[in-house]
Amino acid sequence: MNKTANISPFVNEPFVNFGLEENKQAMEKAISKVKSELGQNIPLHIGERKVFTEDVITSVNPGNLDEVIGYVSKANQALAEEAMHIAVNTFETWKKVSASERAEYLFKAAALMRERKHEFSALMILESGKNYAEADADTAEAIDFIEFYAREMLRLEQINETQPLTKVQGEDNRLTYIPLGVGVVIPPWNFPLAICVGMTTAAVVSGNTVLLKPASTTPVIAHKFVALMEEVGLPAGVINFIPGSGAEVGDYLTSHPKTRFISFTGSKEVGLHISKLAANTSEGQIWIKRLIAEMGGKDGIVVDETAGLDAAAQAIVASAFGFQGQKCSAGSRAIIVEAVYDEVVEKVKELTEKLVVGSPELNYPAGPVIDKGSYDKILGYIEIGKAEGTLLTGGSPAVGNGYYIEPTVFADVNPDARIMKEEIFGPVLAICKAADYKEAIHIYNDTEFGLTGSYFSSDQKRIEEALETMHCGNLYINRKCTGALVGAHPFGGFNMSGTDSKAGGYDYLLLFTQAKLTSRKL
Ligand SMILES: NC(=O)c1ccc[n+]([C@@H]2O[C@H](COP(=O)([O-])OP(=O)(O)OC[C@H]3O[C@@H](n4cnc5c(N)ncnc54)[C@H](O)[C@@H]3O)[C@@H](O)[C@H]2O)c1
Ligand SMILES: N[C@@H](CCC=O)C(=O)O
Repeated sequence: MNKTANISPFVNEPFVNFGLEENKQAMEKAISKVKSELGQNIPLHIGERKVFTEDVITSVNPGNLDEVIGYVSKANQALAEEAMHIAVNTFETWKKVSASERAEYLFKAAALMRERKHEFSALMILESGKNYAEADADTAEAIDFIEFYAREMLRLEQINETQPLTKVQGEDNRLTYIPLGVGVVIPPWNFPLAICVGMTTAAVVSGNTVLLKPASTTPVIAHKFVALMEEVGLPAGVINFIPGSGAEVGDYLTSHPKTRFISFTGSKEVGLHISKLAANTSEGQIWIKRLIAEMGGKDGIVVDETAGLDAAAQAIVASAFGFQGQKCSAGSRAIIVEAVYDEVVEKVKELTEKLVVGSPELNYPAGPVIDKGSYDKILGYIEIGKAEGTLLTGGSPAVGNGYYIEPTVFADVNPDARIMKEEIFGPVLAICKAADYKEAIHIYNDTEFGLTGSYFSSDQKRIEEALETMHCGNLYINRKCTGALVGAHPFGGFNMSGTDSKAGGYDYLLLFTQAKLTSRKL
């Protein structure tokens, strides 16, 4: 039977146009509603148990440090162990639930999230400092991931039934993708809904149970998603919500013998640390842990002299400063050929200076960075940049009761400079001059990362060359290097950017399964 017959084809959730007054007002209303509910105590979810702990994570609005978003209970190792026990037991029943039933929970969740999309976005505006469009894009991507992975599970189920194997007379041979077991899901804070939702739903719809350890700066929005899954009736114990310290709970779970897989998205440093822990075997462990690790980037845009220079400058600014440069895909480097260098640099400076810094709640284009640690680190890099390039604009903290920093552009930066090599993860752009397009591509490739890149040109031959030689997981031509769409631009990077898992792509669910061959003598 074709189980996908009644399901409409996947389409991306449209973005909301906040240029329309009614949409702007709808978001303002959602922000007011969410604000009236802030400051609650949020429990761990361990199976059916809601556990409130004395030790809590206090989530604070990075754009208004006087506003507490919520007090989130914090797991210790004993609670993490209890959650592991529940997840192991629940796996025994969840793995037997049919793929279509598992997908049905996701379809319900997507519908409910769509109904309440402004509420989800409003919470992100307050908890992570996104402006309206960035928060809306995050919610849209979360809905996309849920819809996409639900359909993908149904497709995988069909593949299970129809996998083409070489025919052998007298044998019935089948290859079936079955779930792995208990997974530890560790998302970052910068797409606090979309990435958390995507990683979790992919694991769960594939038949696994999970321990979700959200990022400590954005646990309230993660909990809103967990509560939604509970509301649609997902059985208790399938998603266990266990916020906690990376060093304590994170290390404990990634080293745990019952952990079958780890799905991590975050920095290179933490990713490599987890990779080491996951490679060790603990007493009683009977498998090699599977690790899916999506990590940082030092992404860049190359512009040659045949490019549309206005479009290139707009893309450079959008890629560098969208969500204050706090995207793994952020175009924190621009490499421009000499012939058009001055012109593009001037345009980039002008556009950057139009980005007014202010409260995300009031929808300013440039908001705060996530926390004090990031704020100090970024300002540190700005000081390094002052010695490594020409400060064109920005370069200082910005006014406001939060972690506000001016969008900052450095020109004439040497390819070997630290601000051309290291991920800053903030509103800092380094611009470098190249003699010609070949040298520009060479500079682009001279990095340990390999996540996103763009090439701006109108020369078809050079575009072909760039498509072949620019080494990254997501390469774009004549457009910005951020904003991958689920289904259209499967996302993941090369080298130190991670395991190239291609989230939102047609291979992704295979990472959460193992293939079992059965051969029956007829
Ligand atoms: N490649 C991608 O798809 C992608 C997407 C988004 C973000 N990122 C990267 O994520 C980084 C920003 O996110 P971040 O600051 O949350 O990253 P991070 O590495 O500091 O944290 C990521 C997650 O790991 C957890 N963690 C920290 N120490 C841990 C430990 N010892 N054991 C287990 N978990 C631990 C954190 O609590 C968080 O949930 C940037 O480097 C960015 O490029 C990559
Ligand atoms: N997928 C997002 C980036 C995710 C990481 O931060 C993009 O394409 O801009």
